[in-house]
Amino acid sequence: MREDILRKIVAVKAERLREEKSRIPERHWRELAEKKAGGRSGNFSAALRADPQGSPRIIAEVKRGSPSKGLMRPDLDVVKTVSAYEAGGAAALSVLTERDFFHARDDDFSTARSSTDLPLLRKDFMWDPYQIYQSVAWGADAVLLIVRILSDDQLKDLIDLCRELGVDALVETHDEEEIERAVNSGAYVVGINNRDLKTFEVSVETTVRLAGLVDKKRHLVVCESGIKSPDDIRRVRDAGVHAFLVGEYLVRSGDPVSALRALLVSS
Ligand SMILES: O=P(O)(O)OC[C@@H](O)[C@@H](O)c1c[nH]c2ccccc12
Repeated sequence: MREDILRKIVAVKAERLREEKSRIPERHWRELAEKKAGGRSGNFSAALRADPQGSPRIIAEVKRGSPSKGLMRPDLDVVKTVSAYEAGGAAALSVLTERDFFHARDDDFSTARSSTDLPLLRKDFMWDPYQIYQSVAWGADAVLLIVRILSDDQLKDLIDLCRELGVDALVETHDEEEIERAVNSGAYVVGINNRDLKTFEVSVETTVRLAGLVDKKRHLVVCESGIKSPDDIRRVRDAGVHAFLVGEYLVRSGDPVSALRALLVSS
């Protein structure tokens, strides 16, 4: 049995969080978040709602590396990447903020925020309201909530908090049971991660298989991970998903503007 990387990431993150909390109290972020609350309300989900005849909606990810691939782009320039994604036609952006396994730098999110007005997803491992307040204070339009690392009560409380603060939650699932838990906890935007965070195996068939379980009139569905070609998009589009989250393929391509455009004309 391979080691459960997710558990390891959460343990390291918990230590980081303890340290952060001792430096900056939750009150600091809460007050900032409450001032901003609602300012960017619904931007992210609105950007994912395509007209049925339109091109696919793509959330382009700023990703320096990952636990499975290591540091992919030590030279990644956030300002240039964001502007390429914008020029290529991304509907929204995702910025990884996890440092120890995904190699994010402390200022990646703020750099991205000051370089674009596109909706921004903060992509991290989150379970504590502290992290949600902080994300809103940073100017996030959406936060990632990974069902696998949350109890039902945590999930529900975090989704409610997001709603109160006017920030979208992308609620990430990987199997049937997690989809049910996401929907029952009040998720509106449901992500289906093609990558099994336990084993790193990736297959877009995961989305094809699971998207049918979500009522697309009541929820938005995002296909996440492992998209490497226009064919992948075509294959999954037929399953009725609203948007695609793409990282590695774009950051590794020498020309993210063209790579993104190629995905957008794929349907
Ligand atoms: O680089 P990819 O295979 O295109 O995947 C992007 C994104 O889906 C992936 O980074 C991701 C999906 N869910 C996550 C949760 C935590 C960290 C990262 C992720």
